Amino acid sequence: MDRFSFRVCTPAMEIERAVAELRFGRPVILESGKEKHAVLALDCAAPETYDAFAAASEDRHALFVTAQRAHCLGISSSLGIAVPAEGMSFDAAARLSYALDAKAPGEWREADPAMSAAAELARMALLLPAMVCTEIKGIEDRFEACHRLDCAHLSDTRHARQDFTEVVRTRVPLKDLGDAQFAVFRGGLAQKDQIAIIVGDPDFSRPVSVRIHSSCLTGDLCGSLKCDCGDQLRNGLANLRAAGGGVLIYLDQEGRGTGIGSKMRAYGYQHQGLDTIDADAELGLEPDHRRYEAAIAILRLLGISSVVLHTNNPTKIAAINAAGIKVVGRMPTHGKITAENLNYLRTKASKADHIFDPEMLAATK
Ligand SMILES: Nc1nc2c(ncn2[C@@H]2O[C@H](COP(=O)(O)OP(=O)(O)OP(=O)(O)O)[C@@H](O)[C@H]2O)c(=O)[nH]1
Ligand SMILES: [Zn+2]
Repeated sequence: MDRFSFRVCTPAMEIERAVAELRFGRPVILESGKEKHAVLALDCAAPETYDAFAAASEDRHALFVTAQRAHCLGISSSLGIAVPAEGMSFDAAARLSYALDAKAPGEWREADPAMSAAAELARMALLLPAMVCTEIKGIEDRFEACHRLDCAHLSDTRHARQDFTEVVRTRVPLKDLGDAQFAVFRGGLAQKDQIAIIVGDPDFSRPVSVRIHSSCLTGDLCGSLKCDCGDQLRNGLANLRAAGGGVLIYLDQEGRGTGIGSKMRAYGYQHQGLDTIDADAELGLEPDHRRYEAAIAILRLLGISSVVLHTNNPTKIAAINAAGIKVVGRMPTHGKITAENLNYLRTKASKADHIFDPEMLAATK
């Protein structure tokens, strides 16, 4: 093989390039066999780009919204719906995609798989999954400069998602906890860095106390009272120390994997009375977009094969067990209940099956 050939571009690279294009507000061409669709993420598109896209499609473009958003509009669908967007302004498209007071469209059809693939790409880009789409047969030259992505790559991400390497491990002294080791792992689809904080000196050949924590900028960093994440992070580390040592994996998956922009939009709807899950649905999002391949890869790279998981979330337990890492026990991890986070906790218990101890359940009735 030519040592200096950089001709190979993996599916993960192709996906990440497409993700970057969407975030720059540019269309991407999704190819599936002979079918080719240009797709544009409304969340990042400037009104002028939307208008240019509509003109390039000769006003035959459609607006895709997910099944969750369609449900909020009173429409039941399995893959989401495509709404003919002839004559639809940018503002009208945005209203139909995200606004609380939007009315159901007069005309719509069940979406093609290519459109839900486009929404999947938007979610990877941490954008709201409302997409402007058009078939480009006969008008391909108008989208010549756009990045092309084979849809098959999107269903071929399993290997890339769990491909991580440890890049560095170093000592960090923590307030009230003493020294911890911060190990940085790089990889996954987006080649992002994920962190494992090793507290104390746990024996990895025995069941290890592990907390898998999802990033929450508002709670972890700023002490937001709207959730219990900050408390869970600090109590979680203290609990690991009390358990004789353990590992906290800090996953970069803000807003249950939806990103800080979507999370703040959802907060806006929560201020109008919606709970966390209904607010996300109005934005076209599922209740939880998190994935645990990174955590599983990190546990394996650390040589951990059985854990006591510090969590109240049954989905995390199921994900770790399904990957062949034994969950031999569970340790609850709570924060302080406040007037501001009470509804958030109630929703976790009633809609996401989070396990709370009886005392806490009584407090959240
Ligand atoms: N979409 C969305 N995400 C939120 C909201 N509030 C907090 N989050 C995110 O939720 C994640 C924490 O998830 P939780 O469901 O609170 O708890 P968990 O991690 O599943 O469960 P535990 O292991 O028991 O803590 C973090 O990524 C937060 O950024 C919200 O209102 N909307
Ligand atoms: Zn939080």
